[in-house]
Amino acid sequence: MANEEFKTLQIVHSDSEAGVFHIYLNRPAQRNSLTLDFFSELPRALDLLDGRRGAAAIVLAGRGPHFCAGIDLSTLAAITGGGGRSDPGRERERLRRQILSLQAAISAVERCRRPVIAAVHGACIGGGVDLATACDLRYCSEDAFFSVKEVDLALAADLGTLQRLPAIVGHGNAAEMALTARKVPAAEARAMGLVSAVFPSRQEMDTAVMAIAKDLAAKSPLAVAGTKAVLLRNRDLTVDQSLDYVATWNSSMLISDDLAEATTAQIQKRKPTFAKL
Ligand SMILES: CC/C=C\C=C\CC(=O)SCCNC(=O)CCNC(=O)[C@H](O)C(C)(C)COP(=O)(O)OP(=O)(O)OC[C@H]1O[C@@H](n2cnc3c(N)ncnc32)[C@H](O)[C@@H]1OP(=O)(O)O
Repeated sequence: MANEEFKTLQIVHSDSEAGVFHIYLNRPAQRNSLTLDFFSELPRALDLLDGRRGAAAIVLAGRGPHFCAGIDLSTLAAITGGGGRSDPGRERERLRRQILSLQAAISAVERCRRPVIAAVHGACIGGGVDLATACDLRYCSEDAFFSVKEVDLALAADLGTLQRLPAIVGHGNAAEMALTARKVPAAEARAMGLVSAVFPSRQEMDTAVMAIAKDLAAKSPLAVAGTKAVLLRNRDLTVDQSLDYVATWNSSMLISDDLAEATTAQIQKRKPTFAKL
């Protein structure tokens, strides 16, 4: 894996047989706070794995004591500090494009065909919550906490949390988290559905998440990609529109070897094997 090209990330091929990859946020001394390098590297890393035949599941985790401390504060100052344009109209247009580009980097997690699992330990703050909520599945260790911190920095969160969090935890919980910026501990995050499980230690989380990733990776890659795509599209559609969408999706994807293999394996009481995607 060409890790030399990344300053803020590390990609690890954690199980070559199963096709599980980890993407680690890799600025532990700065608590994995997010710089402009991160925002250009994340979409590249995801594109790399999306296009890699046999990559079947991705775990997003953090090196060091925390998952992510949110945006790097000097990056935030640079972004908002003015781009040297004297015309306020041009300056605001620059800032708008910059915010859209940061949003696109986080949304790359959703655009990736492969399922992306967030494994959160320690702090998950601000931009870290943007990132975790864009993932398909979220797990954490007992030491984790989540804070939608932006309001305390005089910002409305603008990289996806306010759009995605309500669908995950409900409007009331999302509003409470975003307006108070309080630290939500792991057990409470589990109770509101922000994470699917809490593990006693980081090591136990890593082991369990790896098992979940391998399990996903053993399923039909077409079915997994289809389920991810339909769930995401569904968020913005009515029930009727989404049923129409999944009918169209399946009318093209059902004509696959995977369906025959899955049903035959079921009948023969054996594990199915699917061609890589
Ligand atoms: C256009 C806008 C787009 C996006 C906007 C996003 C908004 C946000 O993300 S809001 C959230 C911003 N983040 C924060 O407010 C978190 C600040 N950090 C902390 O609260 C703590 O550092 C911690 C994450 C809880 C970790 O605590 P601890 O383990 O005790 O480490 P520290 O000693 O505090 O920090 C070590 C080292 O890391 C530096 N650092 C930590 N967070 C950031 C950060 N967000 N940006 C830049 N640097 C950070 C900290 O300064 C220390 O550096 P030293 O050089 O070692 O002193």
